[in-house]
Amino acid sequence: MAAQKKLRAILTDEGVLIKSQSHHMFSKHGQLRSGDSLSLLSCLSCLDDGTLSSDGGSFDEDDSLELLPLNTTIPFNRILNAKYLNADQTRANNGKILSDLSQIENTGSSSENDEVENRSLSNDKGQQFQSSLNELNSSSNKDKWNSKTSNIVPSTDVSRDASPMFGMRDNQHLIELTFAVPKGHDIVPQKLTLLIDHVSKKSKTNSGLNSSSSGVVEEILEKSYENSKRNRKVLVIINPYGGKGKAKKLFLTKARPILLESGCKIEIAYTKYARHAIDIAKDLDISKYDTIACASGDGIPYEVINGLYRRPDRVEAFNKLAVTQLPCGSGNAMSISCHWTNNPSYAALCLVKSIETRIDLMCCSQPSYMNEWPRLSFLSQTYGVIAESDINTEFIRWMGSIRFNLGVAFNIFQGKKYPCEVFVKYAAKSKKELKVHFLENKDKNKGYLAFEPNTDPDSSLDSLSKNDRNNRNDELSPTFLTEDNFKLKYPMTEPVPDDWEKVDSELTDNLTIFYTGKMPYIAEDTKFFPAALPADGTIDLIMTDGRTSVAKITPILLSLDKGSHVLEPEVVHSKILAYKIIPKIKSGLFSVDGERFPLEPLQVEIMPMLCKTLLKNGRYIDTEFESM
Ligand SMILES: Nc1ncnc2c1ncn2[C@@H]1O[C@H](COP(=O)(O)OP(=O)(O)OP(=O)(O)O)[C@@H](O)[C@H]1O
Repeated sequence: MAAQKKLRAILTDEGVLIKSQSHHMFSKHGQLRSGDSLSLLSCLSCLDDGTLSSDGGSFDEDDSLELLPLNTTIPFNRILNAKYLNADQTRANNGKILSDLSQIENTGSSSENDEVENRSLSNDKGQQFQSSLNELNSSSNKDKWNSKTSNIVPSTDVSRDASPMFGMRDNQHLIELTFAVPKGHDIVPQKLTLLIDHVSKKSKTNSGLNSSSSGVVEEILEKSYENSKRNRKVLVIINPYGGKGKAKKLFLTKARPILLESGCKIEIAYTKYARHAIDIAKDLDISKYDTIACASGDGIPYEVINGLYRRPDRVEAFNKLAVTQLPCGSGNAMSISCHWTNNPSYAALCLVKSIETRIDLMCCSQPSYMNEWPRLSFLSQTYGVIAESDINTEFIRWMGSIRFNLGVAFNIFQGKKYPCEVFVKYAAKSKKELKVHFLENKDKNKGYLAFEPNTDPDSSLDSLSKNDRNNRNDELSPTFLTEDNFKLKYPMTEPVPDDWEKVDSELTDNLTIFYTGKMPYIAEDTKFFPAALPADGTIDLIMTDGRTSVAKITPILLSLDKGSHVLEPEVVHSKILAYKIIPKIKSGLFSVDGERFPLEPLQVEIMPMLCKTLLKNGRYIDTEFESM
């Protein structure tokens, strides 16, 4: 690796703070010299997290390499890995550190459909790093940087200091830090060698008592993975046909480098036929993984969840595995809602940093399959204009997500109606009640699963109070689910219960859109369920009336990206626990999580906190519903 870039650094509450660097880091022209290294680091300051902008529009990934003065911090949330270098390894003062390091070593074999990934990226990463540096050196920003840093006092030559033999002090540690930096629209891993001045703190055990002192590497990793699980064992399921045939390349080039550098152990399975992911999930060895990452659209997570559901040991499977998405398909609602991004590299960073959270699922029954297996749905069910548009625009698949909106608009302006009967068990019927429910539940994510070994009692969380978190962990033990959680409260074989309300037939005879969902985004620019919450025990219901004039429906359609359509008086918006819909049309379909379902009565109920997934900050993307 060309990176003889040994910077002096210290740990702060926010990250690793670069204090100074050796004078001549690179001898060759065009390579890093004093000061230039910081122009690379400076890009961290503008490292946006790939989160969708609040209006649900384009990503805000500013990759400009604006220069910063010294004292640049590499934030913990960008740090992927840290390890001791050279003689410092011998200074690691407990066996745990060494065992952590040895876990990062890769072992395993590969086969056509089951590839164990090599996590050593040293050579090509080194080249990547160098090319990044060369880019930086040629940027116009260089002069700006040099003028700002002309007063740097060169530090001692740290390569000489790197070993105790050469006078490295006891409180100094030579480490290699790997962190994510922006490159184009993506993020990529980069490495730096740092000489860290650090006095080891006393580490805290799970019981909260101080025990042996922890090393600097362990401290960095603890803070970098606070509340998240390190070294995940991930089964990546790739739909090679997903994302207009680009899913495999997207995963391999954008997501995999981040996962590997973060110490994840990866196996890859490719889907070979439609619905193959159901079989993969049904038959996989759950002891080998903690995460199933679907490098696909929303179709594969749907299949994985349903494959797990059909296992005889489904309780153990849902207790153990988190199901997540790396957005490589044409519809990536799960990643947009959970990782707050539609970009596979940012989603990979989110995967390794996010908080395991239990989310509600919905269980769907229809006569043609209810005696076999009901179907679990994580995203939505729809009937009417949107179902027809979502499915019947498959033929223009090459257009990506835009096909969805075109289809909706086309059908709505045709004035199509989809008569039906609807029965609902309400949780919050009126918009006022819904708002109250939302405000009461938005910060109470009951499914939040913090990792005790990585929690620091002194740290604060932006989403939940420490008390909430601790109580939650007591409730949500690793054996949280039992077979009872899978039992239906309202089997379709029984009559509609008395406490369900029949929706006014004035509306349902003229219905245009019937849409129920659990995640805020249903497509990249469609914030259809802005009040959806991960584990509030309710489903969001939205309905529209076909008698609404074009003049009124147009602004509703145009506000789908902002989510403010739910405020329009013509749009019904409720929180519900269960429903039954009986279509009255002769031909058509339901769409469940984007999959075609038969035109038959459909009964759905909430299945609270059935599925573990990974949520950025333990919550869905902010929809700004609160301030609407
Ligand atoms: N090898 C395969 N051959 C045919 N179909 C497949 C294969 N692998 C997966 N599928 C099917 O492709 C469908 C879509 O998968 P996915 O959601 O990953 O892709 P997508 O690009 O988002 O597509 P969509 O446009 O349907 O959202 C799923 O129903 C899945 O069963």
